[in-house]
Amino acid sequence: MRDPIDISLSGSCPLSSTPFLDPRLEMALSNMKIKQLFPVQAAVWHETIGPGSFERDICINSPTGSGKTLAYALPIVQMLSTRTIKCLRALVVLPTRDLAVQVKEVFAALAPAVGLSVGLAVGQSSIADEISELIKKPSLGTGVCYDSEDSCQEIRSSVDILVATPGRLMDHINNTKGFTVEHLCYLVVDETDRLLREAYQSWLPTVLQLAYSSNYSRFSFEDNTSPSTFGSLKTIRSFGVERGFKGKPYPRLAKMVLSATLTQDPSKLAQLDLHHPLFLTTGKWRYQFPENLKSLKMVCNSKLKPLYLLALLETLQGEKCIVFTSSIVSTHRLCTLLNFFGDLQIKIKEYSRLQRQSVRSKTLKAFRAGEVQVLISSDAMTRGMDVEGVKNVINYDMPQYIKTYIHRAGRTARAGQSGRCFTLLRKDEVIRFKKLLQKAGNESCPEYSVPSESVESFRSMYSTALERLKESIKSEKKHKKTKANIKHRGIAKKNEKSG
Ligand SMILES: Nc1ncnc2c1ncn2[C@@H]1O[C@H](COP(=O)(O)OP(=O)(O)OP(=O)(O)O)[C@@H](O)[C@H]1O
Repeated sequence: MRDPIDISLSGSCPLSSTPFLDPRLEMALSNMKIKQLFPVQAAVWHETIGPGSFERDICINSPTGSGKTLAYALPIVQMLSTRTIKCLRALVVLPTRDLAVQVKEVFAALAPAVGLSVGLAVGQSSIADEISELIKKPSLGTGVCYDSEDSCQEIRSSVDILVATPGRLMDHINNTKGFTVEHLCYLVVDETDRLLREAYQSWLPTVLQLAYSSNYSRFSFEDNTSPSTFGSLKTIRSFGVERGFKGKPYPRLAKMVLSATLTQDPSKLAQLDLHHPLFLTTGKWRYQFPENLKSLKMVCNSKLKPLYLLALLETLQGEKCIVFTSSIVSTHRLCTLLNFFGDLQIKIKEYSRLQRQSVRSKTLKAFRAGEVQVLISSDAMTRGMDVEGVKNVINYDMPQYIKTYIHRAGRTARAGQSGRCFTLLRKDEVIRFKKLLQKAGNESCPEYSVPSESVESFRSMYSTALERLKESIKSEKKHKKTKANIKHRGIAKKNEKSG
């Protein structure tokens, strides 16, 4: 970790010059319109498939939108492409459902090209549907019945790679018959710093313990399955040739951990039990902005903030835009308020944890399709979400931490594209904001101003919109209270009956 590799020195690598790249995967990448590997992808390829041959676990700190997903998906799919027996060998864990769905799509675009399959465990479908997608019961001859209690009959994984959120992963580990992580060869913890902050039923120690506790033997990595020798399928791990492990069997579960703001705190990273971690990072700053991101500030009167926002949205002329607020309550209120202005020519929707997942997914789909131009969001959106064509990010409320700024701003200026991040500030926030950006080496944040006539033009509707917002909040509170009362009465009745 003390001797990091600078990713920016790697440069991009055309697919045709990528060493050892399986031609089937080259074709799949071309179908994804990918012509070259981005620097982080080339650097990870070099350390996994190339001369580095994945002898050390890999920690990646690389800016938002730099292509970290493909950086791990491509080598994992290539490394698993020689496997002949299906079982769960790669696990990718992400903090949110939407993010997991997005990552699964990347794997799904590559894996079938080499005969591998990918599963998703996020609670998107019912647990029964998810189980039938992940687990294959033995195919039996005519007249033979499957006995669910007979452990001799092999229940196998239907997937080679699983993308999961911690909660659903733990549900399967604890309750799904036949689901096992004991054959895992690769573990990816994406958005590591976020996942390490939240323990989620101790998913990490559980996965590590289960993966380490399988029967190890001294066989090579290449031929790592042998059902005939071991009856039920056992994974045989590589024995280590690494520093400190020469000649000794070493149960190596190869790990990749990554984030745009990866923690370097040894006590936090220790939870991952990394093996001689190799640190890949970009440039000299711990926090790095995407190359083509422009940061701008707008100083405004806090009472008129919604009007400044409307004027700014007007100047952006319907370009896709994400507006971040400080909480789910402000997200809801701001979105409701803006929609009371009417006649805006743009569609504005809310996207926050306050909503049900199905509503969120629908909104996201409409935003991706361009049917919604502006998303008002809480920080649920900040991490990892990749929506094509987002040209602008607006911090309606100033973020408190540089990490938050990085993840919010990083929804634009992705994959080398340009983008702008506007931050609306009160006068008393200007100095604090300057200091915040300096933490990522940013010394210049020019002021952006909107035409004052534009701000004024919304003023006449402002008081009516505020009145309507008040009414709306009141009726929502009333509705919530009624719902709670009904629920309470229902429970009381039930207790009465059972009593
Ligand atoms: N080699 C490539 N060529 C062209 N586009 C690419 C390439 N690699 C990735 N992309 C595109 O770049 C975008 C960003 O990729 P990705 O989501 O993996 O970034 P990230 O580094 O994980 O960002 P974040 O830190 O925000 O999660 C995606 O739209 C992806 O399709």
